[in-house]
Amino acid sequence: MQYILQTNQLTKRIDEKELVVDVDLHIRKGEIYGFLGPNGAGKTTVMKMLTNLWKPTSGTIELFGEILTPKSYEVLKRMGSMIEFPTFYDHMTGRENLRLHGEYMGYYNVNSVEEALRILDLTSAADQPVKRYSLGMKERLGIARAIMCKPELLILDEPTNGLDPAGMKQIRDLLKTLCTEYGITIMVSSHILSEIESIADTVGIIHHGRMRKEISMRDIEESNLNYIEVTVLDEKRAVYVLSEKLGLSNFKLVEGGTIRIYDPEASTSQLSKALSLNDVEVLFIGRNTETLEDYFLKLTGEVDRSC
Ligand SMILES: Nc1ncnc2c1ncn2[C@@H]1O[C@H](COP(=O)(O)OP(=O)(O)OP(=O)(O)O)[C@@H](O)[C@H]1O
Repeated sequence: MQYILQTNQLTKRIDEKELVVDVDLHIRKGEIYGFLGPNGAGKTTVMKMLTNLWKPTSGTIELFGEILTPKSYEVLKRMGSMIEFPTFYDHMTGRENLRLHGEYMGYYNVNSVEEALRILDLTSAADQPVKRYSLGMKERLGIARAIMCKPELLILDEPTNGLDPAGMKQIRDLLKTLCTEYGITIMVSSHILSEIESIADTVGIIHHGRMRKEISMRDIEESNLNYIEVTVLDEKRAVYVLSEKLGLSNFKLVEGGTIRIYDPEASTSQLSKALSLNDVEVLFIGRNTETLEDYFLKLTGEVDRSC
């Protein structure tokens, strides 16, 4: 089994409205999968279907090698989730909330509650009523609740939403620990690029309900996103030299006489020499790499760097 979770043309319509259309996503065991998209893109809708809270209009979900149906109780036990902001009994303590949840779900034992509290760094606050918890503590309590069943896969919908930078970092560090030390595969959604960029192994970018791109961070770092940027006085002539004299096609005009060349074989010395020999004055030439931000922008036309 290559993927522990994958979807095939997953679609959700409510009345006439298309919330999510033909989404194919693929999550490998042991990775952190960042599910990235602007507000309203369809992240929560997909996650609700993955966790059986919503029934897809069409398409399939394969979880641990089995097609998910409303009766897939056994495979669903192997997954923990936190969809949207977690709610609790505010007058009860953190520990009591976890205990109650465990009892209700049928997997309560003292150790699982204490371990979840410890991992999420909530032991010292465990006897306080949840109404005294900060937003970040509530998010962490929500994750503690989701890992009590010792899941192999954890699905988290915007767990850093509304947190300050320190709270966000705490959650990011925690997700890395859950993945590397506890071997939990994690799917985490966010509309904030930097949240995903720093922890994910793979990103899926969704926009207007459609998956725009699924790509590993390694591929983003290593492959076709490296380019040579050249700024010239005579852009038209430069394009002529690149295409007609050098036979290049994989380049694009950016703005103000700047051209990006994506050919892995091209070198800055070869390009500047060829341009100069053909009377194109080069003002700047250098190598650069597109970041996930460039990528995200290109695919969605918007970017949120709010932290
Ligand atoms: N119950 C519903 N009925 C009709 N439309 C809905 C319903 N729930 C969500 N939507 C719409 O579906 C689209 C996708 O919403 P969704 O909550 O999945 O996006 P999201 O990417 O999670 O965004 P956000 O980060 O803002 O929660 C939005 O246009 C939203 O208004």
